[in-house]
Amino acid sequence: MQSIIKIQNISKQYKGADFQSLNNVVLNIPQQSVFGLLGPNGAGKTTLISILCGIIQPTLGSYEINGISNKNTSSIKNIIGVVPQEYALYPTLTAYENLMYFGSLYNVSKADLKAKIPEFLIHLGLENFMHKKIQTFSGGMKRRVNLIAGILHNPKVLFLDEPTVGVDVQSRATIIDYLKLLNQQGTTIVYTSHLMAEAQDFCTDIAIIDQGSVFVQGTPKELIENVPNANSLEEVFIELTGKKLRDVV
Ligand SMILES: Nc1ncnc2c1ncn2[C@@H]1O[C@H](COP(=O)(O)OP(=O)(O)OP(=O)(O)O)[C@@H](O)[C@H]1O
Repeated sequence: MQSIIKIQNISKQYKGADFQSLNNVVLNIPQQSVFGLLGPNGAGKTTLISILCGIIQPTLGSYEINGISNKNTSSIKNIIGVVPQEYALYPTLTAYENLMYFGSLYNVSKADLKAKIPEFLIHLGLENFMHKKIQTFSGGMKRRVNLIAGILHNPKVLFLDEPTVGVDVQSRATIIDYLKLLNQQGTTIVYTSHLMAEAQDFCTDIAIIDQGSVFVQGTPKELIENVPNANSLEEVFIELTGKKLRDVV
């Protein structure tokens, strides 16, 4: 399968830090994959996604997305969608008003947005809440609106940083089912999660990273087969990253 994202020797050391958050990362992300970027707290997942989205710059290395070099950030931004870990929504605006605003940032026409927003809300079970203020929404409802905000411009590649964290089982299933549908329709999905069972079921490809380095990459099946006595991705993960806690202050 052709790679849609090619990451070449990316390293990142934040200003003032005495260590590298990413250390010579090389990864190829296949076209139309659901790619899981997994690792313990502080592994470097958000840092890598932030670099690929053009939010921060790598210290060393380069990447391309759909053949576009990272030197051309504005062209890359047109073909990617980003769903950040933190909600990026305005609490006093309604779901519809928020989505009209975010869609306009991506230069989607008003007419398009008026037609598309109700469809997205139906897919994500929010059609009855279109004109309600975000501040009245539950965590799961906010996560679903946050997801729609990242896909209004029909991106070729969608980056999601822990899209199902802190939501109930029903919201999680709705989000994952919708992401699977987007993937079937051609969108490449790159996502981070700490939920190994979810990643095992959802991802076609996985990279496990720790302390800024990629440990392994492969399909969930390959990763499980390559670790003796492992029966699940969770067991592979523990075998490769250990049981040590990653608390830092
Ligand atoms: N702005 C920053 N300045 C300095 N160090 C940072 C900054 N952001 C992240 N780091 C450090 O870089 C390392 C990687 O952090 P990152 O947030 O990318 O990890 P992560 O895998 O996304 O973790 P989590 O699962 O907790 O979200 C950590 O040691 C973190 O403390």
